[in-house]
Amino acid sequence: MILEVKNLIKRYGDTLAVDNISFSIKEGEIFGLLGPNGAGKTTAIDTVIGIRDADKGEINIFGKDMKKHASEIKKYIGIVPQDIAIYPDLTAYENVEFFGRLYDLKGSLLKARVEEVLEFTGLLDQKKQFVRNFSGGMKRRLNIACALVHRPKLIIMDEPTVGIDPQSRNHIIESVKKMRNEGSTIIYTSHYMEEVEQLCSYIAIMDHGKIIARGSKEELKDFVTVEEKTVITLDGINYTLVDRIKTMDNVVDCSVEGNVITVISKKGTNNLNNIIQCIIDSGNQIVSLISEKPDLETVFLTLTGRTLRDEVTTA
Ligand SMILES: Nc1ncnc2c1ncn2[C@@H]1O[C@H](COP(=O)(O)OP(=O)(O)OP(=O)(O)O)[C@@H](O)[C@H]1O
Repeated sequence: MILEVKNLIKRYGDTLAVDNISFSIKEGEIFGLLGPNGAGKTTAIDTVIGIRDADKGEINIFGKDMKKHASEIKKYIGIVPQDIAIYPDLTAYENVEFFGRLYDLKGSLLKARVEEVLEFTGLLDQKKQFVRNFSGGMKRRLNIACALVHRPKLIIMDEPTVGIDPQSRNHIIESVKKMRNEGSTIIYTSHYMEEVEQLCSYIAIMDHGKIIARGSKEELKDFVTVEEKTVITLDGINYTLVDRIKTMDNVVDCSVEGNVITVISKKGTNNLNNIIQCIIDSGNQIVSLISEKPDLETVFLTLTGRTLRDEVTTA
């Protein structure tokens, strides 16, 4: 294991931000910490890497006790903080160079590494530009470059795509995929379930300071009891058809709005063919059909009765 956390607790006054969590991360794993705003993800990460002191718990990184060997362990960790930590009055190159020097890189090795990470984050052409003129997305990418310059063994990315343009977001997602394919070990926190679903090999879902579920995305989807949602637009609604669908085997719910029927089927039943056959038999024409499998959003909803997104928009 690259990292092992046992019974971690962190309070801010009366707020129990991290409530007795345990988790471990294997080498080469992209470990996703998914949860709504305020779930405790940043506090968990900050406590693990020693930015904040834990109230209780054991943290071992690279097989060593973090409390006793913090400065040695930190040399091999790359942190991409949620709040961008770069210098606006330096150029992109100078920023990365600065962080490289903090890790004792010098001379031609430093120069090569700076160029390498600027290239990796798509900023090599802008290396001489002052960061104050950068877009939010470019600043986030530079933040990543600074965290990677010393080739860390463990990379921690805290909400690296918050508040940026789609192009930079895609760039970051593709960079993480590239790192994954090269065997990097990454902790990736996010409240965007699509990102976590796409990138992470193992996922822990946090809510109110606790890890409420964990596993691969396939394992997490086992929590969901409803499998398929099929949304069908017809040329006209025939209520006999609706009644027929409602009484079909494995149909959990069937609702109608205008000419659109939404059918929810039980998990693992692959009901799509039966639904289509029922519509054809009734003489209706299908105008369009969308069939969705459950995602991590559905898992969160099943576990908490709330959506990740609602939490985000009301935060
Ligand atoms: N410095 C602080 N002082 C007091 N309370 C804090 C502090 N930082 C966070 N909290 C509280 O601790 C809880 C967990 O917050 P945290 O930022 O760790 O969550 P998060 O999942 O990372 O959310 P976000 O994505 O919004 O950062 C929240 O209730 C938050 O209000």
